[in-house]
Amino acid sequence: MRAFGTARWLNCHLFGDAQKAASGARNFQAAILPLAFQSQLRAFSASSQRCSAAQEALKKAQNDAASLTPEYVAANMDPAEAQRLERVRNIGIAAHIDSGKTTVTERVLFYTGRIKAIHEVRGKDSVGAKMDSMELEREKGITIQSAATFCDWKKTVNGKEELYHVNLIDTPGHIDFTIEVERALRVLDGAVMILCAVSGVQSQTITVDRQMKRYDVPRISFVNKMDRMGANPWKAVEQINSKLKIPAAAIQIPIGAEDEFEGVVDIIDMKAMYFEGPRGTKVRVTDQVPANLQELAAEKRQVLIEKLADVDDEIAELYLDEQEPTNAQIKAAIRRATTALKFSPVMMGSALADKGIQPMLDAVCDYLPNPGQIENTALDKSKGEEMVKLVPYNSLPFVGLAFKLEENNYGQLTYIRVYQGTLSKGTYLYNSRTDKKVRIPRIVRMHSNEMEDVNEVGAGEICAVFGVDCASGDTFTDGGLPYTMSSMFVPDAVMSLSIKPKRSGDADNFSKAMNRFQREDPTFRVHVDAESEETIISGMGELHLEVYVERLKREYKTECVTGQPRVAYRETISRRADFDYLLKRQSGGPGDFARVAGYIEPNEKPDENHYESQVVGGHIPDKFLSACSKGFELACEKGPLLGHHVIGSKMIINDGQTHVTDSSDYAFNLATQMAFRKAFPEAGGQVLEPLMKTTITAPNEFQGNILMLMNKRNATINDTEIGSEDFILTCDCSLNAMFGFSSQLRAATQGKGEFSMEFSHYAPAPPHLQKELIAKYEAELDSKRTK
Ligand SMILES: Nc1nc2c(ncn2[C@@H]2O[C@H](COP(=O)(O)OP(=O)(O)OP(=O)(O)O)[C@@H](O)[C@H]2O)c(=O)[nH]1
Repeated sequence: MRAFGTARWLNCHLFGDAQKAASGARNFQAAILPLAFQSQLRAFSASSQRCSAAQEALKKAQNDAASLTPEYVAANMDPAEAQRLERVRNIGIAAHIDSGKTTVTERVLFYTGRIKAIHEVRGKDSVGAKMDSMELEREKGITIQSAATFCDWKKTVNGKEELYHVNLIDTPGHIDFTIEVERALRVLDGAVMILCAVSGVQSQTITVDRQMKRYDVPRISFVNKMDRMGANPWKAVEQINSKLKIPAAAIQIPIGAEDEFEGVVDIIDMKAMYFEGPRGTKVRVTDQVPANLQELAAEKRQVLIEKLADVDDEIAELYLDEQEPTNAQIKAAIRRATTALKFSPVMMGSALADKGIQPMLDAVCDYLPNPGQIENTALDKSKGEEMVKLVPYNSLPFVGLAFKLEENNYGQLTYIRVYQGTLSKGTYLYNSRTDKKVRIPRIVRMHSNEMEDVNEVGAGEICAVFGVDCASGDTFTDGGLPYTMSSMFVPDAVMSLSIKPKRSGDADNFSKAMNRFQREDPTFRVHVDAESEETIISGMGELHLEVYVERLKREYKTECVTGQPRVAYRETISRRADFDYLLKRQSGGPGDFARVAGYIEPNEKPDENHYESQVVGGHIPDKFLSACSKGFELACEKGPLLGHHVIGSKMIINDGQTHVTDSSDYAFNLATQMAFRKAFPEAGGQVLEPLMKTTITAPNEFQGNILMLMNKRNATINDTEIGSEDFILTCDCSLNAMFGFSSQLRAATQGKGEFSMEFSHYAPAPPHLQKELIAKYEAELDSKRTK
């Protein structure tokens, strides 16, 4: 980063944009340059031998880039930038389905003045929550798309107000929309993990926990629904520790519970908080902790200090010296440990009853990191695999990530997280994947489905731009930096459906919709099957595909017919088999001749295929070897058993033969494909099916029913955990056996059971299923041949 910041400065200087160069250099020097290098630049400015000095300075900057550690940046931070960043938070709200994410967000928007009235999810006023803007979301009462918004929170510190700018993303809880959670977490600096006070850690909580860990997202926890019967925040705190393995401790205790839930006691400052006035807008804070809670407050404060002593050196030292840390020391330790992913402070409340949200917002500002405290890196394409650090300074060259695309009534909207530099309206940016230059005609800040125009957005912020053609996950720079940011994890599709519009007149709308959905959602894929010529859509599960079929109907007035859901099988081999294949065809004119010999065997990496040539003595010239490699790729794309992808295979070609006139790329490509297909059965070719990690939660009385359901499906039960009311069963089950499971679960549990399913791994399908599938595939091929 530093190298190119310098490069830009040098460019400005060399090409005569003196004013820009001067200010760029000033900012840049003040911001991050080591002293030695600053003097080098000063010397350089004075020098008349521009070219050689420029080269030297560039070289030095490049060599120095490694020393740009977060500590260095923090120590040398421009105070104005540091102050600006400290007032910015980019946070996400993630949790199990129905924990109350949308309800919490609605309160956040209300208390920060972004909305004037609160509307409930599935509320009687039929308006629906602000963040569930899609008609389908409001109807089903679930969040499908993540929605971005921003708000300003006035935090009162010692009677003085401090204004924080919070960018917030409400994410869906259902696993089928997991990509929405993934892309939100990729660009956020912190998260609020919401748990239900009755259910504690649930199946989807475990999934979002895994995602937060994947992207190193620090979090605070909020135990919601304290007004519900059976609410018990301590169960949730214990489960965050035991199930999610995150050291966590409450920083509040509840005043009452269930319908007597009144407020919370802040056990750091030892103050009681009551939420009064219309919709709990007035927070009454008092030093009088209710007498019956004083002992519990002191006990839980001690638990908090002990937990912090486990994860924070400063508190550990005080603890060992038997000294009581001050409130400020406790707060500073919570922030350090939370930012370092070693701890999660737990708060509690009831969003529906308008209690506990304001202190949660304070905690977002107090304990979650600002954009300057997170290390973000990019790949420097000019240096191979070298990673460079990005620094969220407005004055540096621009680097941003397009993390989400969305089409609305005004056109194509691209959400961008600005990692470095400033994004200004009317400027040009480069897409580092396509190397195309794009103009940024309009920048907006999103507020669910509404927007506000802005002229400029600073480093560390999130915004959306119009009229930029790109794909989800593209990196944009100001042109000088050959950077690309690592993209997010996109899971493989596990299910597909054939689909076509009912009326041929809808074909146009149908293809428009397919294009849009694909661009917006990397887990939704569309292809046309070469043989059947059917359009196939694939995605993360039944609900995922169902939602798109429904959106086609509602948003594009295109009703569709869909086929049976299909599983994405894979094919693989289990042992080595040698081959020696000769392709020799003579049909009048020039013939085809190619001989390839070698072996296939299982690859060390079971998800990937590998091709290698070990041909010596030029028996197959290089020009034909690349055709062999292509042939292997093609053979893996359409496996010999079912026509599904082959994974985990390795092909080595070590000998062959050519013919002076009849050998060609075509002949070697085809011979390799044929050789692979012929050797496949001998190499123990088999069909793999996706196994799903399935978690089922239901009241204890249904345990027998559920076990029977899962046994019928040949599930491998990994764990059963019996709680006071509910039990949780975790198992691996083939996707094939899970079709229609939701209705059967409903029937078996009187609608009280719920489940979540996530792809786990591929495993050999049972032999009878393999036989059945292969026979069906062959029959299909035969019928096509006879047609
Ligand atoms: N009793 C009670 N109910 C709540 C509370 N918060 C939310 N709910 C209810 O729980 C249900 C789910 O709330 P949502 O806000 O849609 O939950 P969500 O986590 O956004 O749901 P998904 O987006 O579908 O995952 C709604 O019926 C809410 O009214 C609470 O504090 N107490």
